[in-house]
Amino acid sequence: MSAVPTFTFLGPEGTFTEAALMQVPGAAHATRIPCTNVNTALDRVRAGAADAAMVPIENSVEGGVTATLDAIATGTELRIIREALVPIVFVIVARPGVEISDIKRISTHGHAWAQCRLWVEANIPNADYVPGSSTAAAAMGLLEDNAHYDAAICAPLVAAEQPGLNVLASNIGDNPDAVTRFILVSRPGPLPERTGADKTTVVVPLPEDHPGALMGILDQFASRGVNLSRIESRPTGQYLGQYFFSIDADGHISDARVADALAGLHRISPATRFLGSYARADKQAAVVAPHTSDASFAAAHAWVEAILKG
Ligand SMILES: O=C(O)C(=O)Cc1ccccc1
Repeated sequence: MSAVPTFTFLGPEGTFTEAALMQVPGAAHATRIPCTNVNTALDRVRAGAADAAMVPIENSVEGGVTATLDAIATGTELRIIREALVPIVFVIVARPGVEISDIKRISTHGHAWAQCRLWVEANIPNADYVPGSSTAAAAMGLLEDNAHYDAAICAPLVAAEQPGLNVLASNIGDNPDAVTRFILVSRPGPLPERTGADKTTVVVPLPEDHPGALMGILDQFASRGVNLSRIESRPTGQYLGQYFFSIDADGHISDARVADALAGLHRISPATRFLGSYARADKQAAVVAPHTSDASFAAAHAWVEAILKG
């Protein structure tokens, strides 16, 4: 990465993604380029116009962010080099003078809308949803002369910094403990070092006409004592019934058990894509059974070598 790195992120300023980016050491002094969607943020990295992109990947209420899962699974290869967790708190804002009872149309990011369902149903049951490219974009759109919605759901910080916006209700998320996970994505390069509390992300296309392929994929992890923290299936978009799995596994590819599991995946599904090994944001070390430790793998390989040498 250059002396003053350039980061793209799902913007504009005030998104939860920007809050995630600000957790990266040096981000405050870096060049930060807001993008209106995840694909643009990633494509700028692919094109060499930015060093890395911060994008949302998963939240504790709604699950995977499909735009991100799909964008990193295809196209020129990228690597996840870091993750960040952001607690998510929502407010609903409107122009001064607008009351909750006046609201007919609400804009926000799709994941924010999905996380405020109960509050909206209880308080503005007939409101229509206007999709927004991000929570902050929806809030800022209210300040435009021809805004075609009456309220936006966004982060408290956006509202606090905009005198033209009134907070009508706070903490409107259905789950007070909601957390979103973001990833920092760069072009392939040296891997982040193993910390002992790491995560590895892979994309595994499900081989066709191969009965038990999913079982075979899962067995690569299970038989080597590698715990999974996320597994999602996504359609490849090519034809009905063709899927890939996006998987997060505990551990680093330099852990023997993880390397061995990935090699097994490659045998079952040669188009398996390695998306990175990086430190876990929660610093929780993996639990490693004695028979899946590096030492145990080394001893087993040495035993086979000795037999082959005769
Ligand atoms: O729109 C934003 O602010 C984002 O960063 C995307 C998002 C939306 C809702 C929850 C978490 C992230």
